[in-house]
Amino acid sequence: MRDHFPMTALSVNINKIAVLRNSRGHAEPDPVLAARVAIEAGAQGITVHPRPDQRHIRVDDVARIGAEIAAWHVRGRAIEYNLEGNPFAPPRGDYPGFVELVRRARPAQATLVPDGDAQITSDHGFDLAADAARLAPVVAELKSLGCRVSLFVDAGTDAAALERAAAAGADRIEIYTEPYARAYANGNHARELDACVRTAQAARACGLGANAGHDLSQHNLGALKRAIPFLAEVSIGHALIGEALYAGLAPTVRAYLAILAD
Ligand SMILES: CC(=O)[C@@H](O)[C@H](O)COP(=O)(O)O
Ligand SMILES: NCC(=O)COP(=O)(O)O
Repeated sequence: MRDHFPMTALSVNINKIAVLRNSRGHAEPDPVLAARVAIEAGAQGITVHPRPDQRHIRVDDVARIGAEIAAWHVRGRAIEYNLEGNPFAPPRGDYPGFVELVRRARPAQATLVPDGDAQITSDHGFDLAADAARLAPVVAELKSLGCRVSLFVDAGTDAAALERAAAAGADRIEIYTEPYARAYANGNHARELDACVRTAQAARACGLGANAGHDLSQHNLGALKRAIPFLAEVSIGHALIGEALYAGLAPTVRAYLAILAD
């Protein structure tokens, strides 16, 4: 008989709504309204990745989205706020640093990503052999703020490295799924999917929860979910928002939820 796991949570990343808004210098489309529509459609979480250059999600967005999510808590919906960022990136302008943003917003989860502003997007996970020691105090501070802490790692990250993540105090890892998504699009994803599965299984063996994200879509999500039925959360933005331009945000969110419920 197949093991039964809690349904994998869908956390909608709304960075790209802010990209569109910022392109005209107005207030529309508003990421807060996008978050509301996604939640109304059934999304269990909202993810944002405020970067020091504030190319999309801005410091004030973080607070406004947090207030929107808090309002859902009052109405009985335990929506999770997932804040992503590089805790080692220095403050810049009114960007106060990732830990300070977390201190202000008090999200359910902080996902630490080793990004730099020279990157067009996140493109790698932590080198836990090199980074675990300096991550430990940051993880402790974030947990003292009431956050679950997840570390962004490459698929294929092995048990020894994941033990370091657990020793650093992390609660979960998030598997970087771009290589899997790219291989899926090329019609030959077995090796990359296996790397995701092995890392998720090794994380579970270390007592870490397993999230996944980056370039997941309606095309490639089902195979990942079937291969890793115990995934705690997938955070999906770029493809989902792009698909929503054609099909609408609420129907698109519902389509992802149907894949995860299958
Ligand atoms: C960490 C990750 O893989 C994504 O959440 C990333 O935040 C996407 O960032 P952009 O939306 O800036 O491409
Ligand atoms: N952590 C992944 C995320 O939040 C969204 O990534 P993407 O779907 O925009 O590539």
